[in-house]
Amino acid sequence: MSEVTINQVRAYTVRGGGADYHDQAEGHWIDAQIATPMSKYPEYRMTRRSFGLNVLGTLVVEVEASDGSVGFAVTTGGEIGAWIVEKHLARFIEGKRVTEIEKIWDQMFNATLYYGRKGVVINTISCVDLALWDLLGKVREEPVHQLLGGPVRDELTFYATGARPDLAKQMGFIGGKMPLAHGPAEGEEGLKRNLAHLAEMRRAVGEDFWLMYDCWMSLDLNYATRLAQGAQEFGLKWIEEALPPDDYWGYAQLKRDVPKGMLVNTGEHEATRWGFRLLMEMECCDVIQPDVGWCGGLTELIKISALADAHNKLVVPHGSSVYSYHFVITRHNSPFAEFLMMAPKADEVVPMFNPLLLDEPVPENGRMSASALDKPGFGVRLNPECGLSRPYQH
Ligand SMILES: C[C@H](O)[C@H](O)CC(=O)C(=O)O
Ligand SMILES: [Mg+2]
Repeated sequence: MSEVTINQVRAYTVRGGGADYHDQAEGHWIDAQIATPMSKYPEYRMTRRSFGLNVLGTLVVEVEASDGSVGFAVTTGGEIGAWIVEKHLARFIEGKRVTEIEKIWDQMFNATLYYGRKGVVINTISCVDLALWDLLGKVREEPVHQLLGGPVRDELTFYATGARPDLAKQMGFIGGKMPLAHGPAEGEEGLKRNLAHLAEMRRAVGEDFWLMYDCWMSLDLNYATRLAQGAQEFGLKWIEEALPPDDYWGYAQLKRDVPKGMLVNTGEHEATRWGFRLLMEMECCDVIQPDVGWCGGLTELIKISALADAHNKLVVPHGSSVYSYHFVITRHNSPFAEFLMMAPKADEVVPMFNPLLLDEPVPENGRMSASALDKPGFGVRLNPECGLSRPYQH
C-alpha cells in the first residue's frame, strides 16, 4: 500500500451550488438582505450577489493513484483555484506516495507563502488535502473518520443555519442560527428590527431551543456589544462572526463585554494554526468555527483542534458537509455540528453541497449515525450530471 503513488492531479470548476453554497439562484434565503461588510453601501445592501459573493464558484480536485483509485474533494475556489492546482501545486503532488499527506501539505503551504497564507490559496490547498485524505481512505478501503482515530460517539447532532429556525425546530435540530439582516449603517431602526426579529423567533420556538445570530463580519464593536446586550433577554446562545476577521482586538473586547453566558463564536474566515493561535491566545472567542475546506484542510484542522483543546475551546466547523462530519465524530471537543439549510426557503433538508455530490448524507431528525459515514474515504461521489470544466492543464 505504501508503494501506491499519485499519478495525476486534475482541477475542475463547476457553477450553481455545490461547495460554493453561496452560488444559488435568485430568491434563495441565503441571498436575501443579510448584513455584510458591504452593507454600508446602499447599492450592495439588498443581496450579497450584488457585490459578487458567488463569483468564485466551486473547485473540484481529483487525485488519481497508481492502483487506479481516485480521490476527490470540493471547496470554494473556482477558476483561480484550478489555476493554482494545475500550474503550481501539481509538482508537489504527482509522484508522491499516497501516504505523504503531511509532506505535500508542508510543500504546498511553504511554496505559496509569498502570495498565499489565507483566502483562495488556502481554500485550494485545503481542497487538495481533502482529496488526498479521500484517496488514502479509498486505497485503504476505510472511512476517513477511521484514519483519524475513529468515532468518539455513536451519532452527530446538528444545529441548522437558515432563515427559519422555527421550521428547523420542527425538523429536529438542536438550534437555529439566523443571518442578521441589518448592519450599523441602518442605525437604531435596524438594530431594533434585528432584536424584534429575534424576539419573534423566540416566541415561535419557545424557551429552550438554541437561537443564534450570524453577523457575517458586518458589525463594529459598539454595535455588536449593544446587539448582544439587547439579545440577552431573548436568550441568544451565541453571537457569530460579529467583526471583521482581522480585528482580533475587537473580538477580545467583545468577549469581555457580552452578557455572562452568551458565547462569542468566530473563525469561519480564519485559516491555519497560526490564525487560530491568535484567536485563542488573544481570548477572542469561546467556540472556533474553522471551515474544513477553507482553513487548510483536514491536515491543518487536526492541529487547530489540538490547539483549541489545550485552550479549552470547542471546535464546531463551519459548513463543510462530509469533511466536517468525518472530523467532528472523532473529536471530544467538537460536541455538535452545523447543517446549512440549502433549500431556498429553508423549509426542508437537502444535502449541503447539493447537487454536486451523490450519497451526501443528511441529518434525520437533527441527527446522523456514525454508520452513515462508514464508506471508504469521505463516502461521496461526484454527480456526473454536474458539468465539470477543466480550464487549465499542466
Ligand atoms: C448565513 C451566513 O450569512 C453565511 O451564508 C453562512 C455562515 O456564515 C454560516 O453558516 O455560519
Ligand atoms: Mg457563520
